[in-house]
Amino acid sequence: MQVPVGEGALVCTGPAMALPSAGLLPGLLLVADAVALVLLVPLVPVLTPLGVAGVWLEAALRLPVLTVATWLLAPRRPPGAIAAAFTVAATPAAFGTFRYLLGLSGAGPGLLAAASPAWLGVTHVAAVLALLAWAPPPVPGGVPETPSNVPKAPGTVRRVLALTWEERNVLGAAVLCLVLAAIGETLGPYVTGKVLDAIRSGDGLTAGAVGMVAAAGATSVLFSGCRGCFFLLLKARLRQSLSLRLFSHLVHQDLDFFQGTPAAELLARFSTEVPRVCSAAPTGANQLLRSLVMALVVGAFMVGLAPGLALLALLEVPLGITTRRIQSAREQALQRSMLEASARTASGVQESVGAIETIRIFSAEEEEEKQHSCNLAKELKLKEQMELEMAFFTLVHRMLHLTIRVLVLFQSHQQLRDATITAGVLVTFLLYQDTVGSHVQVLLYGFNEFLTNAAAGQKIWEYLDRKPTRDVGGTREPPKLQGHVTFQKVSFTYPGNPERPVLKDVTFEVRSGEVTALAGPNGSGKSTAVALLERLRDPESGKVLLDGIPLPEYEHQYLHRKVVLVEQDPILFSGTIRENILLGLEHCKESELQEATTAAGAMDFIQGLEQGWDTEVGEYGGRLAAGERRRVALARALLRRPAVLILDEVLDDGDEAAAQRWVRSGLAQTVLVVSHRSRVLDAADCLVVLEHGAVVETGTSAELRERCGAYSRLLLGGGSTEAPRMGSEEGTASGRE
Ligand SMILES: Nc1ncnc2c1ncn2[C@@H]1O[C@H](COP(=O)(O)OP(=O)(O)OP(=O)(O)O)[C@@H](O)[C@H]1O
Repeated sequence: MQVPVGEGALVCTGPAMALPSAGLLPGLLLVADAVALVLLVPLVPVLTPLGVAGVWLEAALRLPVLTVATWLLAPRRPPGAIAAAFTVAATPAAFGTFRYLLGLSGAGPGLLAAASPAWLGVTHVAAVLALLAWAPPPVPGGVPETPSNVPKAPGTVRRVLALTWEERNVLGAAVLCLVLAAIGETLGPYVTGKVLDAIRSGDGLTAGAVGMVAAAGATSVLFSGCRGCFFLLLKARLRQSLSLRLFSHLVHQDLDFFQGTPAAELLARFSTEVPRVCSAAPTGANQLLRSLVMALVVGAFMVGLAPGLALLALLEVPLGITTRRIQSAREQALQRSMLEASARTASGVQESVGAIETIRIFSAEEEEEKQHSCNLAKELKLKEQMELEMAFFTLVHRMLHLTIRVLVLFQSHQQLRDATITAGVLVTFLLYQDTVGSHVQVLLYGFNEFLTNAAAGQKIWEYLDRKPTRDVGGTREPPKLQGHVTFQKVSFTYPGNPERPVLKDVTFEVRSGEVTALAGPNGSGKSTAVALLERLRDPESGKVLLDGIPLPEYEHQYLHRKVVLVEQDPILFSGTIRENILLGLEHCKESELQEATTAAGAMDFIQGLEQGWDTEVGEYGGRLAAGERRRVALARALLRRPAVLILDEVLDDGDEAAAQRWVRSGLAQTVLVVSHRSRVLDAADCLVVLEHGAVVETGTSAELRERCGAYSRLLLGGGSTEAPRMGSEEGTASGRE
């Protein structure tokens, strides 16, 4: 069940079911821990002399008891139960170790089993706080949830890494260059120092020494450049591969997917999200690897110089990771909201531009402006929130750094007084602390950026996980087809409106060598029947047969070559008229092209154009009139000599004899005409009349007129409870003839 939260956001109530068990967990762990500690009391004399090892041994002994306790919550055990048990067990041991390494005395227990019961409470509160900080907090305003019919995409990071791994050759080359450049960079100061030492010892500036400095510099410069090149190449290749994969996957989706997903939203996935996802791993690897190596090496030096101080200074790392993790979770959620909001804005703009004529006609400019400004305001609000949170977390990080620095200075002051370190060691240590600090910052920022970029791909993976429901595995490709179509008890309901069946037990035939017309009032299901015959959709029950064979058994491309649909407002591709008619049949004979074009009635207007066959039709054929576009589309269809030609509101008055001519001349074997024009309907060999998604009459025009039933009512434009038919006057006139 889903309940709406805010605008457009849906939150599943499912996870709420986990809340009682999540709430029980802390109490259960507390009781289990108390029991474990009572059991451990006899071991206190054995564990105490072991010091830190004893503390960890105690933790190891408590852990199984805590873990077993979490099983009591099965089958509704919360996902983080084991992590919680581990955190509770390890907290006092980690604290004890830290205290020991810093040489602090007095505060806190050694063994928890030997301490006062209050320490048990402190331990559990600390563990709960740590777990709460680690859990990703919710985003105010809500991230739009993925609709329930779209599969969720788990493991965005794993999938980004898997995608990157496919380009492992380029990645390997980039990483190799990165390592070589880092070696060159590290060796530079080292060999410079050696040269200085050589000069000071009186050996002078030898060619070998200069050569070493130059070689280190050249290695660094050369491989830094190559590293950049390879990472850029990696990004470009990933982008190409992911775009192609996404596109190939999308074009095979069901029509309902496209009807439910605005084009601009899909465009945003390609233009914004694909580049972000593809830059995640290359940029991450480029930044992170170098900083990781440097942080580890310098960190090791710090530990070698002053272990106690190093431990205190390096405390910044886990604390930084924790705050960064919280920041990252919020940033990712906000980022997703931001991407959704941008896609919505883009979709709104596209819709407005596409429907500009309608907007003008209804003078709806102001409403559109308001809607756009509302979308922009939502985006701006999210952006402001992102910036505010960024500023807040930057402040937290700086405060953390400052606090640790003050603690280190305080502690070093003690150690200086105790003479455990010298002033020189302290200076070196502080310099190292700055270096390691900057690399840790790069690591944290870089990792955060990597996660955010990887998370931007969530929708992409969701689309890639989406499987089309249509079966396109047919293999039949008979050399010849009669073009005999049978609808056998076909029922169909649109998934978007499951309450309302559009076709109900529809049975009729379209015989080979004939022109059959599908008639009926608006909304009676004619175009839906055509969509089933064209296999744009599949029936819910019943079968559509072509020459006695169910459509899914035909090979997908073969079927679409043999069953060709021309719609009332066909879409042409950018290019010339010739290219549009040929479309994939570039090697056909000129005579065939001329014949199809003449038969479609397109020859006259093409010859009248200044550029003739080479006239550019513009985007979607927008430079041609609607009637001209139809004729070009008709010529394109006839050139293919289809077994079944479907004409959905294509024939004008005066064209009614054309379909018969095409059948007789063999340009099409069977023609199915959908029309509201009485002259076109009357010219058909056979008529099938639909009403409310059911076949109510079949026969010739003369038979149906004589029957004075649904067909006659249709021609008169009355008698139907459905929407009135357009052009009824014309039908009436014709009926009177
Ligand atoms: N994608 C869709 N999702 C949900 N319902 C749809 C969809 N397309 C069409 N319908 C509904 O199916 C019914 C039949 O539509 P269809 O387009 O097949 O009728 P038609 O007879 O071709 O109408 P017209 O003569 O106006 O073209 C209509 O009530 C329509 O609202």
